Amino acid sequence: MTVSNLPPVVDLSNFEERKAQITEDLMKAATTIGFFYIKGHGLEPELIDQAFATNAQYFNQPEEAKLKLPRVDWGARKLIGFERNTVPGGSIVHESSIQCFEVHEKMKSAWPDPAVVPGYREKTIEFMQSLAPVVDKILSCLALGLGFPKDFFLEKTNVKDPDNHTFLQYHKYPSTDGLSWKEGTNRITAHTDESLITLLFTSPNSTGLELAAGRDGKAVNSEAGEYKVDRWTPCPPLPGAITVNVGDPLQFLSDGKLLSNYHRVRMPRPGEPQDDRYSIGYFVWPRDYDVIQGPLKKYPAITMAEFMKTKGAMYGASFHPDPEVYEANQHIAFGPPTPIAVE
Ligand SMILES: O=C(O)CCC(=O)C(=O)O
Ligand SMILES: [Fe+2]
Repeated sequence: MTVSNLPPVVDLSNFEERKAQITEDLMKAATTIGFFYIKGHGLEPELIDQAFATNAQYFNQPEEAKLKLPRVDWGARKLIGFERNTVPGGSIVHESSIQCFEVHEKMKSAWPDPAVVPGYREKTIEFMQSLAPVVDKILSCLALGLGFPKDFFLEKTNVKDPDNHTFLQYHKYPSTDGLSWKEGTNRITAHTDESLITLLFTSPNSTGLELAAGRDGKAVNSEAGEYKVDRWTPCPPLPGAITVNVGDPLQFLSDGKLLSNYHRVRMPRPGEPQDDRYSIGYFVWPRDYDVIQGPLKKYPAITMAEFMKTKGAMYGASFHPDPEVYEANQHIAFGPPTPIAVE
């Protein structure tokens, strides 16, 4: 038997009839490595292609046009718009690191000029709306799997709620052709997500996304293979599938059962594609006022807004799965969340 270290694949097809099996599969993935691929999600491949085309169309505008809609404060999440070289929780690591454009469905202005990027708003909203039912399936199963009411997570993420904060982030990692960089450089440094879950799409053949399971210091053995805290496991795109990961609030709300693990995007190695890399992340976000504490009170009773302010302080410096990365990113503290006192 070939042991693969890829995250497990969970098939959502025939959802109603297979719900018990799907719940078991999702729970197994979310409680061991916190990453999984979703197939049988019902999204038309054309819709995903269209999202990538929209993404490329936007980023391929001249830099000046993109800078007209810079990242700005908007609501409590505080960020929408265009940013070059940095991502939230990430760091400037390389001139050719990453460009990002973030949108919220209910945003009234701040959309790219339709004369320059036709249909961007409509196509983006169509894409986001098509992801919501996939999220519903995943989050309702995880709630049931934990013994919570079906809507335990979903009531925090209802996209119709005016306080909903879920957003889409388009990424472009510009071509690295002809560039050189220090070994160990990342395009996104090791981080955990602040979303409940993230649905991620990466351009075919792209390399670089890697995860480090075992955030709490334990090696993990799953049916798919062994994941170790000190080892980065590649998480390449699986054609047709959505890559999903658990984020911090889901770990907190589940009292540590569902794991928000570290991941990073490293620079391509020699022989790997050096062309533009695109990815699209759908960040399913609790409302600002949601208290992200589980029934067993393993983590502090803080709201999502408080968590966003204190995330840095909650992380100790004990976790450094890759010493080189750790060295290169000293200003970001890694580590498992530890309780802090919040007034
Ligand atoms: O682009 C990717 O493959 C991963 C992006 C990511 O981890 C993030 O935006 O949080
Ligand atoms: Fe991430």
